[in-house]
Parts: sequence; structure tokens; C-alpha cells
Amino acid sequence: MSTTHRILVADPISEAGIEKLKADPAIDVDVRIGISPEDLLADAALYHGIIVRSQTKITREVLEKASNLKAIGRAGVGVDNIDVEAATEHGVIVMNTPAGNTISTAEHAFTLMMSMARHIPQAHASIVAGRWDRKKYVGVELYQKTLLILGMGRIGTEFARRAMAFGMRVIAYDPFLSASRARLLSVELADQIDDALPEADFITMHMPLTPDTKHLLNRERLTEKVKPGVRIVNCARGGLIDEAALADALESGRVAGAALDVYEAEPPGDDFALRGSEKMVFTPHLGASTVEAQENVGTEIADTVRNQLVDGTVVNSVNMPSIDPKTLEEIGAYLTFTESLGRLAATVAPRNAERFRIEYSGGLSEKDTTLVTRAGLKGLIDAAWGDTEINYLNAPANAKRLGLQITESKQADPGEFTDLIKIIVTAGDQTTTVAGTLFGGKPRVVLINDHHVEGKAEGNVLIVENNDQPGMIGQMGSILGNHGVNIAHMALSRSGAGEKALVFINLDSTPSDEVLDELRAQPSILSAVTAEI
Ligand SMILES: NC(=O)C1=CN([C@@H]2O[C@H](COP(=O)(O)OP(=O)(O)OC[C@H]3O[C@@H](n4cnc5c(N)ncnc54)[C@H](O)[C@@H]3O)[C@@H](O)[C@H]2O)C=CC1
Ligand SMILES: O=C(O)CCC(=O)C(=O)O
Repeated sequence: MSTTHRILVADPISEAGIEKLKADPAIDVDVRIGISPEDLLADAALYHGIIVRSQTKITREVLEKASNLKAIGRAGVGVDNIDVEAATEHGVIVMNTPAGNTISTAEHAFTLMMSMARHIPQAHASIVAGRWDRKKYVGVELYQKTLLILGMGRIGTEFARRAMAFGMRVIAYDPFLSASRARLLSVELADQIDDALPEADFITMHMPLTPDTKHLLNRERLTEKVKPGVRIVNCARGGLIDEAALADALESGRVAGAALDVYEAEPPGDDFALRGSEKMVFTPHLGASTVEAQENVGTEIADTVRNQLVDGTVVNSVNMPSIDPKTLEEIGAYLTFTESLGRLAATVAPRNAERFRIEYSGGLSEKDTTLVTRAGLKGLIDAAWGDTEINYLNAPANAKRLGLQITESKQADPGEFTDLIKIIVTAGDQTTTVAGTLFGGKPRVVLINDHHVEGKAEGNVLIVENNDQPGMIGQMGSILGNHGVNIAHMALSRSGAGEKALVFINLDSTPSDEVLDELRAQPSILSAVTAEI
């Protein structure tokens, strides 16, 4: 029976995007534009997917109520209206449409720069008011001026192309931009923002708002570092500029003008210091508001959220590595198996694990194993801490919360296996190792601490450590048989004759505590643990 996935469209997206969802039999779509925060909280549990632009806030509170939610789609770039950390903790994938509005936003920012350079909005208003102010609105050319681009990503790059066509010298400041990429784009790369600020006649900002970028243009930079007479454009995020400091810098004349599409508070409140300034150009967050950009992001986000819910595909996620159907097929077989290994490790390891190390050898060492590691972690945390809410997405965040350190290593040489996955769990000075592989596609446990076994990594398992002496297998078999527990498969291992031995038993049912107590009471049985892996 096919499942229907219910998607809420909470903000306006293109009709084409909504039509795509409506036409899909696997999707049940609710279009509730402008849904109130109260209604969103009340109905959050109804939805598997939610699509937003920037109006609807997906808060931690909403995520706590949204017990069926799997995916949030943002028709646009910035995800500041979504509590991504809370989404990750709740195992909800957040995806956006990074490229769909790049051109529109770059064109809008460029338009703001030109309007500011030539006082277009002020001159227009003066005509509307019945004046003919030809002397008042003398502008400046862009030609041969120096432009500083702060944030040379998609939009910054498109802005640079347009600026060069106008004959501007372009400097880029972006800590993540390599020298070779800067050369390729024909821009000068600034190592330090403060070295570039005194050179720029124009500055444009194209980076996300993060704790590092908040008030990047702060009071000191706006009043002491920028070139006197600079003009500034911000079409990225409001908090990048200290608006109060900008108002003072405009007042003093250090900054000649500024053009904003984004604000510290949206919409700006009554206390908005810049509102009355003649040197300002404003638009109400219109960067992505074109027919083309909205068509792009609306259809793209509809596909992205639909594909995630229906096929498990992850693209353009801000909190999860991308996974396409081909990779999913390549590593899919290892996911459940590695989760089983994680559960097994939790069963054999002492409580309060502090470190989780996963080693890949052989063919797997060449693949993207991010999700496989998360699968192992999920199995361990679920079995050791009883956290059934754990999933591939929130496993690393939960490991951090539990104080569990994670390391991953890879080596090409697989030893005697084609692929080998080893999980090593450490608690204090105790270390537990389990390893497994796929034999002809069948999951097998091949190592438990220093015991080499060949156990089936599935279902109910019983692991018994005992002194190697005659009659032990019969003893275990009788205890299990007396309690009606049937053995499906058994694998034996011993360090050497008369030393310690390990028996890995697959059972048809879960043995009771009574069975385990009876086994543990045998003088030659050193330990007996059971798990459903
Ligand atoms: N006004 C509007 O309607 C729109 C605004 N935006 C905003 O524009 C911004 C840029 O968008 P894209 O170019 O698509 O993003 P992007 O991710 O392609 O580029 C952002 C760039 O900022 C750089 N960066 C990060 N931290 C930095 C720092 N501390 N200093 C300097 N550079 C830093 C990154 O390395 C990256 O190259 C985003 O904040 C986005 O939310 C995007 C679309 C529409
Ligand atoms: O949805 C919108 O119009 C806002 C676009 C935006 O700011 C973004 O994509 O980051």
C-alpha cells in the first residue's frame, strides 16, 4: 500500500510549484498561506513536510509539536526563519534552493547601487512632489571606481561580473575564497577586511548572517576604516550592518549613502533610525521577488521536499549531507548492517561509552561513508541509551549531547575481507571492538573483541563467553531448550585450547532474564548478554 505524504505550504510560492505537488498522487498538499503561529502549533503534527519562504517561523516549539515532520523546504537561500539546530535534534531535514534566486538578487543589489549613485528614488519623489531639482541630485559614476564585495559566493560573483562590465575595479573579501578562484573571476582578493575598507568607493554585502558576520560593518569600521564618501549596499541580511552606527556615519558624512533591502528588524520598527535619511535607498526585502526567481525556487522546493519524502533523496540540505539515489544504492546495504553492529557494540561494551570510533577498510574506504557512520552511531545510542527518537540526522548532535566523541578512519587494505567495518567503543580504560562485513550480501559479525567469529548480524543474538572445556555447548543448549528457546545458528570462537571461548548464537526468540541468570550462574560461563540487532 502506498503512503501519502502531507505537505503544508505556509508561505506564497509559485503556482507552478503548488500544481506539481497537487498533481502527485503520493502527496496531499495543504496551502495555508499566512497560517498564524497558533494554528501552526496546533496543526504541526499533521504534516510530513512544510514549505516556507521567510515569513513563517519554524521555531523549536513548532518542531516539538511536529511529531510526523521529516522535511522543511525553504523556497530561497537564507534559513534564518527556521530553528535549524532544533530541526536537527528532531531529525528533520532542512533544505533550501540555493541557486534559484541568485540572478534576481544580484540584479536587485546592482540596481540599488545604481539608484543610490544617481539618487533615483529621491529625484523621482521630487518630481512627484512638483519640484525640478536638477542641482540637488548630482550623482557619481561607477566607471573606474573601486568596489569591495563582502562575501564572494553565488550572488557576490554575479555582482562582480556586472560591476566589471561597468569598468569597476573589484576587490573581494571572503575567507573561503581561494586565490586561484579569485584569479579565475578576475577579482583582487583581500586577506583582511580592514585592509580593503579604506580603498572602496562602493561596498556590497553578500554573506549569511552568523555570529561571525553580525555587525561586520560595525561602528569602528563605519566611522574610522571606510573610505570617506563610501556608498554601501546590503541585499543579504539585516544584522550585517550596525544600523545605529550607519545612521551616525551618514550624519557625519563619512558614509555618503547606503541602500538596504534587508533590516535588523523586518519590517523596521518606529525606532528605525535610518528612515528619515535623504542619503538612503530602501526596498522591502525584494531581492528575490521576480517572476523568474519565484518560479525557480517554487518548483525546485516542491521537487526537493517531494523527493525527500517519497524517495529518501537529500539535496541542498543545510543540516544533512546530500544523498542521491545512486549513492543510496551503493551504501544502502551497509546502513542497516552498520546500525546492527552499533547495537551489538552497545550490548558488549560497558555502559557510559565515551568514545565511538569507526574504521572502514577495503572498497568502502573509497565511498562517502558519512551516513554509514551515522547508522552505527544510531544503533549504539538507541541500544545503549534507549533513545528511540534517534535517526541518521540527529545522531551526531545527540552523541555530542551525551559527551560521546566520534572518530572515523579509512584504509584501503581490507585484510582478508573485501570490505570491513570495525566499531571501537571506549569507556574509561575499557575498549570493546566489533567488526563485520557482507559475505555475498549477507551481514556477518566477524570479530568481537579478540574473538574471530562468523555470526549472522540479525535478529536475536546471545553472546556467551566461557572457559573452553568439554560440555559447554551442551550446557547452553540444555538451558535454552528447557526454556523453549530455539537456536537458529551458532558460531564458535576460542583464543586457544583450554583458554577463553566465545559463542555467538542466533535465536528464534528473545531469551528471558531467567534464562540469562541461569546461564550466568554456571561456574564456567564468564558472561552472557543478549540483544536484538
Ligand atoms: N535580499 C534577498 O531577497 C536575498 C538575500 N539573500 C541572502 O544573500 C546572501 C548570499 O547568498 P548567496 O550568494 O546565495 O550565498 P553563498 O553561500 O553562495 O555565498 C555566501 C558567501 O559568503 C561567504 N562568507 C561566509 N562568511 C563570511 C565572512 N565572515 N566574511 C566574508 N564572507 C563570508 C561564504 O564563503 C560564501 O562565499 C545570503 O545571506 C542570503 O540569505 C539571498 C537571496 C535573496
Ligand atoms: O523569499 C524571499 O523573497 C526572501 C529571499 C531571501 O532572502 C533568501 O533567499 O535568502
